[in-house]
Amino acid sequence: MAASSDSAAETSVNGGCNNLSLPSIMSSFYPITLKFIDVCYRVKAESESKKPRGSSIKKIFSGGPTSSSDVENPAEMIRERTILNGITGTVVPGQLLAILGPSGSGKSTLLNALAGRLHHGRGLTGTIICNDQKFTKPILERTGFVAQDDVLYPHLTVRETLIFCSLLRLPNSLSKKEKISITESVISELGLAKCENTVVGNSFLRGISGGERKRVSIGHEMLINPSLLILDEPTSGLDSTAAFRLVVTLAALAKKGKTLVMSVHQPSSRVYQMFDSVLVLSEGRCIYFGKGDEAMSYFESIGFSQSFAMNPAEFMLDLANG
Ligand SMILES: Nc1ncnc2c1ncn2[C@@H]1O[C@H](COP(=O)(O)OP(=O)(O)OP(=O)(O)O)[C@@H](O)[C@H]1O
Repeated sequence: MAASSDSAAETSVNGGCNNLSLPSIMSSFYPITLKFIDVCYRVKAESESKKPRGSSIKKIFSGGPTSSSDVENPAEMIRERTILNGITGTVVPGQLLAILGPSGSGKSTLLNALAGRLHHGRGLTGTIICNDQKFTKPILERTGFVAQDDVLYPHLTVRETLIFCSLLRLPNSLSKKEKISITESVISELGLAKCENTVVGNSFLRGISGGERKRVSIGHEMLINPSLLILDEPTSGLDSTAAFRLVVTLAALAKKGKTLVMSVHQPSSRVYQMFDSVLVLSEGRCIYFGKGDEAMSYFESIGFSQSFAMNPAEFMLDLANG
């Protein structure tokens, strides 16, 4: 699918900076619909009861076999572990999909699969398509992935960090001035203007807040003007107000025509109501996929009703935990 231009989207991507005339990479509009059908991910795991022989210290602690005769069939030593089991869903431009689930339920694995970071033939099965086709180079170039653990240089300011990234990541066809103007629009769009000259910092060097740090990580990806933005737990480690503000920013990005998928561990109820759709994972299986505001009535219809009014996310996490 060829990139098409859309004047409404062009205006919005400017983030209100109408005085900036941005180069085409920031103004082109390339909507992406992501569909995933029956996605499974299996990894090979060594059987605890059939570990191979050897004199390793592990064997002493695990009480494993002591001689070669203990393992009769080496093939039996390998068993499969299913991390994701038959996950199906879709997310369209303008929507924010939240993947909810307890720790270890498979959220990060699913996000990696959806971002094209896991490959068929290496444990991944099922179909993942963007605009009805498999991941193509233009789609991958339009896909941003914000990992849970960000690596930022502590001594650079926010502005320096993003300019440095834009100089490295944006195509050589853009001039330095154009790259800086893109960086400035991203700083403005993500509400980083007030801290743009503050150093990022780390545990030894006082710098920007946790919420601002997450925004800088998102800014790294926003520089490429992604149509599909996938974020692994962007609110982790933030207080409820900072988490809410960040999700408001993400929802605003979605409303501008981007397709957003994020994982979240335990959202507050006001964060939850920002999600257009939710997918709840429990031990690698999907127990709900649909509109966020219809989840409670669905669970009620199958006999799981709450005894008192509570945060829907909390209720579903209790169910997902069994
Ligand atoms: N390549 C792998 N090999 C073995 N086990 C794996 C692999 N990838 C993931 N797992 C396991 O799959 C399960 C799901 O992991 P995943 O990181 O997707 O969970 P999560 O829901 O994102 O957890 P958290 O909220 O704690 O980050 C975990 O038990 C993890 O140890």
